[in-house]
Amino acid sequence: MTTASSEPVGPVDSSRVPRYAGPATFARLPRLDEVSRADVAVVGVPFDTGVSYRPGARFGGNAIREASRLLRPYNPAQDASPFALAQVADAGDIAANPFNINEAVETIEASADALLATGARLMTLGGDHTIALPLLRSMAKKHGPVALLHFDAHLDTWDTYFGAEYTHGTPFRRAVEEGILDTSALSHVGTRGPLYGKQDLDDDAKMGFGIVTSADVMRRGVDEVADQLRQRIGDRPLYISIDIDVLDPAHAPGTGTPEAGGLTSRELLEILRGLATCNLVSADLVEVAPAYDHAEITSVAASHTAYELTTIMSRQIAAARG
Ligand SMILES: N=C(N)NCCCC(=O)O
Ligand SMILES: [Zn+2]
Ligand SMILES: [Zn+2]
Repeated sequence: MTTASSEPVGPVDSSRVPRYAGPATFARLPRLDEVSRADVAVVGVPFDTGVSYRPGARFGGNAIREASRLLRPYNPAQDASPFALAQVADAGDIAANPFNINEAVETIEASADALLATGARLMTLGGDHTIALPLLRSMAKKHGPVALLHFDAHLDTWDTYFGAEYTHGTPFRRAVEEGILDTSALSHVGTRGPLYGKQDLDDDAKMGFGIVTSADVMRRGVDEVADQLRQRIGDRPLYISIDIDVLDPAHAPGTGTPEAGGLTSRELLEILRGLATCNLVSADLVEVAPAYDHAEITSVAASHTAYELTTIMSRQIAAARG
């Protein structure tokens, strides 16, 4: 147990207990119930009832935890030891109803509310992209409408699928309709692939989104892209939602709706590092579907992505503490 004034409890020491031993928490960090509170709560949402194609993202969170055993305590890219700067803990999984999407969405929102009420920022491991809507609802209750940076091959601003409003292709249209996003700072990054029609892009632009396509990242480079995004976001409270299919299927085969021509994991990690000064209030990482993965390619990329995001949050928590 620790108290608010004591040093953060870090990962299990891999020089004493082999990193492949014992149950997997994210980065071998303590469970939330082993510490008094967390500054950053890593929480799983094993829910994939909202998918339009291959299922299996319900197993994503645990696959990322398993792949995160090899993360080490010091992050040289950000010159920070994220788990020493702040208490990061694994809050386990939100138990969302797999047979009732509306109820699952309510459960996810209420569980996020409860974690945010403790003062924690969230690093959520999905689950399919449906879960971003209840998470954003919860963010807006705490922070007001938030800026959104959405890394994804897809727009996820479609209207309905088979008449269903809550799906993994529709969370951000619902969020704009509900007024929970700051429409002056909405960006998709990594967009590519076939759409249903040109209207998809017109609708998306009307909602206020800017688009940095996957090809833009290749042509402009990661530094220029990160600069542009930082300028758009300013000091607004920022939520980052990362669909692992933003990566090329070569870098993330384990996902439900893969699209050719995506970012490399190096590009994604570098763009995130370029956003380290933004006011990142919480983040999610979704659509890891381990049944289609090979040699943990996807879950390793996802674990490193979550590591950069938790590093950004820990640095800001430490800086705010002074
Ligand atoms: N959010 C993800 N991964 N995919 C959305 C794809 C929606 C569609 O099948 O049109
Ligand atoms: Zn996607
Ligand atoms: Zn998505």
